[in-house]
Amino acid sequence: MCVNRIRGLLKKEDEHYDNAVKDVSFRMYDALDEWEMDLRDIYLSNDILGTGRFSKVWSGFVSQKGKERQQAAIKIIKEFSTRASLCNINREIEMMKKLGTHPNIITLIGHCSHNDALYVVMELAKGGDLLKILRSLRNESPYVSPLVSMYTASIEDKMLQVAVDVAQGMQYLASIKVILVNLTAKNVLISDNFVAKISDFGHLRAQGNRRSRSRKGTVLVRWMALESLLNHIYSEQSDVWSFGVFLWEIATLGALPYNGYQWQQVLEIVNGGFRLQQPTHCSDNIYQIMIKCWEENPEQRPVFEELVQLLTNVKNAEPKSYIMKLDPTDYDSYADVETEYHTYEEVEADFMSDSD
Ligand SMILES: Nc1ncnc2c1ncn2[C@@H]1O[C@H](COP(=O)(O)OP(=O)(O)OP(=O)(O)O)[C@@H](O)[C@H]1O
Ligand SMILES: [Mg+2]
Repeated sequence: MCVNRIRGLLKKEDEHYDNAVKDVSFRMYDALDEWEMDLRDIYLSNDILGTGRFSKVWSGFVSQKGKERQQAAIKIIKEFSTRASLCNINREIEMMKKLGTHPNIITLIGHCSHNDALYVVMELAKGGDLLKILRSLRNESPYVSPLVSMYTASIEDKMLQVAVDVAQGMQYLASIKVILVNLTAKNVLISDNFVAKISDFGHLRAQGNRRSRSRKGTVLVRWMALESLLNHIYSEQSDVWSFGVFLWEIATLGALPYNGYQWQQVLEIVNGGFRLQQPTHCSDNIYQIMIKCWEENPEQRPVFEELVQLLTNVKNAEPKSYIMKLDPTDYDSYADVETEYHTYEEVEADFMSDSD
């Protein structure tokens, strides 16, 4: 993506985004790189898959000359008003190009800009995000994913497999020396055969990079490792901390970590040694894995390779262990769900994570 082209997008507002959505029949520029797509090859359905801070995501398909027609998720960027949000999207596209393919990572198909909209075309994960699925399993939720209904009989096993899938995706990212930074249940998507795939690469960074500038930003304080919050240190080991919080989200059917605490208090209590408590229906051995992920000393945390092994062993062992267990008579035992779906928090100065 050429910087000059996106620079023009910086001041634009939502109305352009809406127009661009209606206009899908216009040919744009000649291809700049192998990823750049022709807008006429992108087809949107009426289905909105999800809404993010900067985007809406539609289901659809791409039909390119000489290639097979392919189902896709099309992310259209709506928020052009801040430089930070645009940097984030630009970074996401550039990072996705470098990621290669892995069964547990959402793959980039291509991208395209037209008028004032930016389109990111990705592999489609029909089941949507895991947080929505987890919360749908609570009985008071009006939404139950059809995909989950198909698997309800063994949903406990499926969720353990989801944990293994995500650990494998993270092991792959660690092997190519990238750090995800924002691993949460909302950024894990589920395919139609219930394979978990990591998405949302806007915060990705290369191993070893430290933040050099301070400015205000939004980060996932509740998922971030202590050393990232205190000293801006990011590594595979800080992603391992987030992975522990991700396991806790599965175990609580999508509760907000440290619910009831402001982000400043979260930092204070975690720094003081407090850790998320063992969820009611989660087996001891799985909670022990979470606790290891939250060791204060990053060196004492497991690496993703070990986590894949540990979780696979737990999954195959008898008697069965549970990361979560549906108990229709006891939904009260799941922690309260914060109604706010988004979990990013405005954080002053030093905790900004999306610039190197
Ligand atoms: N490839 C995909 N397949 C299916 N659904 C998707 C896909 N990508 C995104 N979504 C849906 O759209 C939502 C928003 O996408 P995404 O997280 O990438 O946007 P965002 O602008 O980065 O948002 P945020 O910063 O709030 O996470 C996801 O939570 C998910 O529900
Ligand atoms: Mg997201």
